[in-house]
Amino acid sequence: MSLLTPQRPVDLRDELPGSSDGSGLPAFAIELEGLTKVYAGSRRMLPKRALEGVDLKIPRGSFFALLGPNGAGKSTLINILAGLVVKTSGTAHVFGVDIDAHPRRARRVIGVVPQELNLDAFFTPREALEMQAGLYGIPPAERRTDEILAAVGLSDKADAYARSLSGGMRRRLLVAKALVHRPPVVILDEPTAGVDVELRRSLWAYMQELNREGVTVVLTTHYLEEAEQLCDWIAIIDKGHVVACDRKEQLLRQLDSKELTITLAQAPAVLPPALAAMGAELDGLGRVVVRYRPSRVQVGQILEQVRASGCEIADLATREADLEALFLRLTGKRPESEDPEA
Ligand SMILES: Nc1ncnc2c1ncn2[C@@H]1O[C@H](COP(=O)(O)OP(=O)(O)OP(=O)(O)O)[C@@H](O)[C@H]1O
Repeated sequence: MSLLTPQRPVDLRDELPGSSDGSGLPAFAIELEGLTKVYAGSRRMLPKRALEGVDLKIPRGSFFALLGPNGAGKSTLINILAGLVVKTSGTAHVFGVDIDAHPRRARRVIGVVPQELNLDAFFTPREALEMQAGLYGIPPAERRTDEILAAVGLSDKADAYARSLSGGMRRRLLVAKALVHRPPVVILDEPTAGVDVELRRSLWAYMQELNREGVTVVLTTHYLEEAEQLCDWIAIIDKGHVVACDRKEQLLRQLDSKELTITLAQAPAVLPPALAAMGAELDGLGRVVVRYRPSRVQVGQILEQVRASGCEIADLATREADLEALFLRLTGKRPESEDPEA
C-alpha cells in the first residue's frame, strides 16, 4: 500500500461552545452521562440491557481504546454516537454537541468506521466517496476524493466496483468514507479484525498522523497489544458498565504487579524450598519466576533471598504487568471470549 498522508481536521472553533484551555475547543471529544440502552425484547427474546448508566469522558486529542469482552456494549455505544441506535436514556455530547439537541451537527463532528463491511457493491470507491461528500453537503470544489483515495492506498482501484475489492480494500474504503468530511473525532469499531499485518500497520500509521494533527481517535479492538502500543487512554467496559477509564500508564500502575525472571547459574531440577516459600515458580526453561507488587517489595529484597538460599544468579529480567493482565483482572475474561449473558 502507498504511504499514507494525513489530511487536516475540520476547524470547528467558530461553531462550538467555549473550552477551558482558551482554544475555543471542548475539553472532551466525547462526554457521556448515564448512557443507557435497553434493546426491546420480542416473543423469543428478553429485553437486553446493553448499556447501564455509562459515564465516560474521552479527552480531546487522545488516542483512546474502548475495550471489553464480546457483547460488553462497545458497538452499541458507538452506534448511538453515530446516530444508528437510539439510546434509552442519558446524555451524549460529541465535540461539545448534544446528540439530541443537534443530531445533524453531532454527525458532522464524528466519522465512524463500522464493524460491518456494509458497502454498496455497485459503486466504485470514487462514487462512494463522492456520494458521501454529497450527503455531508460538501460542494464539489471542496471535495478531496483523490487525496483521500491516495491516503488509504486505493487510487488504483478508484474506478473498480466495490464488489471486486478484497476485504482489506473494503475496510480501507470504509475508513476513507468516514474521513470525507474531515471530522475532528474518528471512531473505529474493530477496524483490524481479520485484516493483514501490512494494512494494520499502515492504517495505524495514518491514524497516528491524524492524531498528531489534533484528531481524537477512538477504537475498539480485540488485539490488546495493539491498544497498548497505540493508545494513551484506555477504558474497559464490561456488561454495559465502564469498569476502568484512565491514562494507560496510570491504569497499568494501579495493577501493581511485576514479574522477575531469574536465570540461575545452575538450572535447578526442583525449586529450592526457600524460593517456593516466596511464591516463586520454575518456568519451562528452568528459570525462577517471581511475581511481586512493586509498591510493597523491592527487587533487591527478592534477590537477597535468592542468594541467601544458596543460588547463584546468572541473569535476570523484569516485566511490567500488561493490558491483558488488567483486562483479565477486571472482567475475568480474555478479550476475545464471549460474554455468557450476551
Ligand atoms: N439489535 C439488537 N437487539 C437486541 N440485542 C442486541 C442488539 N444489538 C446488540 N444486542 C445485545 O446487546 C449486548 C451488547 O452488544 P454489543 O454489540 O454492543 O457488544 P460489543 O461489546 O460491541 O460486542 P462485540 O465485541 O462482539 O462486537 C449484547 O448482549 C448483544 O447481544
